[in-house]
Amino acid sequence: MTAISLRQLQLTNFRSYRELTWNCQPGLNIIQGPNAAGKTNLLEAVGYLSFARSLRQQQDQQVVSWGENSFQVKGFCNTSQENLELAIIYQQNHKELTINGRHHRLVDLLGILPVIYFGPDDLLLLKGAPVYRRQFLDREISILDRLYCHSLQSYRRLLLQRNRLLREIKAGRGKVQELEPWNVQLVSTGLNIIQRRGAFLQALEPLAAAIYQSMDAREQLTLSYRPIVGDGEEWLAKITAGQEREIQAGLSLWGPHRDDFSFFIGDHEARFFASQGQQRSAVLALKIAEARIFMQVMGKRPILLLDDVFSELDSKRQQALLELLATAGQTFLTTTELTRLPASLLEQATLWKLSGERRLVVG
Ligand SMILES: Nc1ncnc2c1ncn2[C@@H]1O[C@H](COP(=O)(O)OP(=O)(O)OP(=O)(O)O)[C@@H](O)[C@H]1O
Repeated sequence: MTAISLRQLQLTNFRSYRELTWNCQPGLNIIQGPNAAGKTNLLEAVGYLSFARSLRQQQDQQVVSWGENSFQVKGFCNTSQENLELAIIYQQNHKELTINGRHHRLVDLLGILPVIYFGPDDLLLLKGAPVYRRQFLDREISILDRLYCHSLQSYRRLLLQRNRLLREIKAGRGKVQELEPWNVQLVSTGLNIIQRRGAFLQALEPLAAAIYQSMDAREQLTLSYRPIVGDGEEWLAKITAGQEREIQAGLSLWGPHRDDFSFFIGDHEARFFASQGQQRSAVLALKIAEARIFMQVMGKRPILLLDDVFSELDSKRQQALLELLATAGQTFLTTTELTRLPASLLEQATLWKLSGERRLVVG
């Protein structure tokens, strides 16, 4: 299995960092600093080198240091075979990727530096609006499968164009018959997305269930995918029967852009019935399972970003995470206090202190 690690991170006008050059270590990097020192900002910067976007679901413009109008994140990475220089440059509402100094499309970044982020908002994956779960599926499957990412881009384009046409028809500037070719294309591209999401969740479920069981042996975790349309026939039937509703709404009402999946613990949907602890365990199990899938499918150890998560976990959940860390690749872990971490972690880590001046020094 290959491991890729980030050896140097360079930031310019990224959040609280006007300029930073940080030579991080291949194994476990623990970053300790007080609240608001810039710990999460640092993990977010590593996330940009993986997804070319914010881990915190924020706009690029919000990431630019206040008073500036551009940012740059550069990472020097190595695997056993090669050295890579990845750079994301954002200026004038435009984002560019360079790999070893050459321009690439942003999608070319996917899968190069796979990252899994564990953060304080992870519970939103279970409790939040469906959009969080769709974003999770889309991001993770895109990393594993470039074709999925292309289907997703085509689907979004089709959706925009079809919605525009629906509004034109409503305004009397378009004809109902013009919908026909869009319907056919939307359904065929959308079915591909539904099928891929189903397969991903099916692969994830047994892994997540086994990890959950190690934390809460009493009950079984299952994931239930509920595509809003089962197959092409059903989808086309809904479009035909609901044509007037779609025209009035000016929106496409059926398709994977409205999908969702749920977590079940035993027979009950976790969002409504599980305890806070069970919900945390379920999300943690899902994320650890995701790391395992990356390793199985890509043969690559993902980089783990752990944003102040240990202090929230009881010993069984800490244990599950420690087991992952033992087999994972490079890890970046933030904490306000080292005393909040299991002692076994500290022994193998490089400790970094983040001071109020946003300088990182070996601690
Ligand atoms: N676009 C920006 N430009 C400049 N500074 C920013 C920007 N966005 C956020 N900040 C600053 O970054 C600071 C540190 O944020 P960060 O979330 O990294 O802290 P943290 O060390 O993770 O804190 P905590 O331990 O409380 O989670 C914030 O207090 C905010 O002042």
